[in-house]
Formats: sequence, structure tokens, C-alpha cells
Amino acid sequence: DTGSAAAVPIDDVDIAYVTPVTIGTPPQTLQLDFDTGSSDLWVFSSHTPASQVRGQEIYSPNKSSTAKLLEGHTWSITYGDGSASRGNVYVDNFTVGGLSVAQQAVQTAQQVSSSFTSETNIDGLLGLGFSTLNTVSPKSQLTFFDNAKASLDSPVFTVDLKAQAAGTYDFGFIDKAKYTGEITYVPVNTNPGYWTFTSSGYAVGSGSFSSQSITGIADTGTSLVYLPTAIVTAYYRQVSGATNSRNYGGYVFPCSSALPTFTFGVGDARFTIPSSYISYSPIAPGSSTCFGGLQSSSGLGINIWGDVALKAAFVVFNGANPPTIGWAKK
Ligand SMILES: CC1CCN(C(=N)N)CC1
Ligand SMILES: CC1CCN(C(=N)N)CC1
Repeated sequence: DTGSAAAVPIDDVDIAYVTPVTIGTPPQTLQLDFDTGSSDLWVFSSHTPASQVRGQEIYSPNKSSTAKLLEGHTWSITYGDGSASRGNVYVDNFTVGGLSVAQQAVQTAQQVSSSFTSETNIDGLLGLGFSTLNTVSPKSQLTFFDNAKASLDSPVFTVDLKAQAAGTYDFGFIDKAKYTGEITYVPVNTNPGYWTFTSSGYAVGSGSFSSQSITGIADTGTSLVYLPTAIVTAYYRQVSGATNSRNYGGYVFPCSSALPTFTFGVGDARFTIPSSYISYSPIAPGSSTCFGGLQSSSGLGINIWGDVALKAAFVVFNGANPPTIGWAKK
């Protein structure tokens, strides 16, 4: 089996991407945020208080002839940005881009935090991290990828995110039309459950490449790139008027300032993030102060290669044993 579905930016700065999925019988279509940095599949549902729903599509298990309550199971998750959700669990038919899983655990929200309520274009999350991170209790559940893996032509999914355009999540195959040159594969550390790999170094603009190990996670659910402070300060030293603003929570700069590119290494391969991806967004509509797409990871305790980096590559998440991650130009 294989599957292929669109990854569509939800706004004009690519803060997140959503992908259509269908759940139940007859099929109910929701737009989910596919997130390689978590492993819960949760949805806005008929169990979510109306006061917390602001236009999101919901999954109603009582309208699905194939839905079954997973008795006595609950879940609760908090994300890096402080957002959170919790609820109960059903199993039901679940399809992504033509690829179906018969008894997928679908976590129905009974409570979502205000940031999810206000994100009207996201109807839930589909975790693509390792199932060890799943929060369902007393028995943790498998991700869609783990459930589908045995029936896939190849135990992989690929990520092709684009700036202000629809990209693709492919399952079970590697589409040669989506990348150029070779794919560079490197090892993945699955502990504690992210797609953790080690980059071989970086360069700022046309500067020399600094060979150093930068261990971090490939995370489709995070918008920006978060790297060690030394790297980030070296970058913004090249940006006139840049400052690390406590007020705005990170590096900001005059939107008129010229930005260098940022290059990162994966093995011997080099990937260059265009300046336009790093001039992330005005701090408020119409402001002449811009927030950077590259920020310091010092407050996170983990380095994150989020969408700003993923947009610059074609990435293979190889779920074989052992798992690896592959990066190619496109
Ligand atoms: C380590 C953190 C990265 C961001 N998160 C995520 N994509 N779900 C939360 C975990
Ligand atoms: C990884 C998740 C972090 C929290 N999210 C959010 N507030 N929209 C969604 C993605």
C-alpha cells in the first residue's frame, strides 16, 4: 500500500500545515496538523465543549457505524508552546490519501486550550513521532504510521513542505520526482521518541562552514528552527539592527534589513535555507519589525529543525529497523 496527501499552509507565514484525513463510516473529513514531534492522534469532536470550538470540523463517533469506544482510556498532552488538550479514545476506520487503517485509535478532545480554540484551521493533530510518546492510558496506542507500516510497500513516509504552497506527505514510497541528487541518510536516536538526528554543522550566508555536531529533532509540528545560542548570535551578527528581544520573545530585526541565508549540513550534504524563510513575519500586521525564523534553543533544552528548515529539503522518515532519516535537495 501507499498513500499521498497534501500539506497545506494554514496562513501567510506557514505557521503550520494541515492535511485532510477521513474518519469513520460514512467518512468524516478533518484537516489535521501532521506532527513528527508528537505521537497522539487527537481531534476536535462531539465531546469538545461548544465554547471551545470556533469553526473547527469535528469528529462525531456516534455518527460512525464503525466507531468503538476504547473503554476506560484517557489521554492528556501539553505541547512545547504551552498549548494542551485531553479526552477519551475511540477506534475507527482512518484514511490518509488513499491509505487506510481499520482500527486506528482516535483521541477525541473533551478539553482544548485557548491556543487550539483560536487556531480555527486546525481540527486536531496526527502524531508521526515514535509511539513511545503516545499519552493514552492505561494502554498507550500506536500512531497511524506504526499501524500502517506493515502494509506499506516500504516502511517510510516522506515530507515535502513548501513555502506558501501545498506540499505533500507520502506514505510507503519515495517519489523521485520530488527531489534532486542523492538522499543523505543519517542515524536516528529514537529515545525518547522524536526523530532525533545529528547535523554536521552550519554556515551563515557565504561564510565558511563550521563543522560541528548539532543534535536536534526533525519536527513538522514546529514552525521555526531553534538552535544553540552561539550559532544564532553568529547569524544575527550579520543582520543590521537585529536584537534579541525579551519583549517579543526572540530575535527581531528591521524588516528592511538584508538577511543572509543559513546553511546546515547532513553528513557531506549541505542545505541552504533562503533568507526569505528566515524573515519569518512582522511582529504584528503592518509592523516594520520582523521576527526571525531562526531562534535560540537555549530555553527549550532541545534543538528543533522545524518547518523553516524542512521547507528547504525533501525528507525521508525511514521507519525500518533501525530507523534513519534522509535529506535531499529539491
Ligand atoms: C520537543 C517538543 C518539540 C515541539 N513539540 C511538538 N512538535 N509536538 C512538542 C515537543
Ligand atoms: C506541535 C503543536 C504545538 C501546539 N500547536 C498549536 N498551538 N497549534 C500545534 C502544533
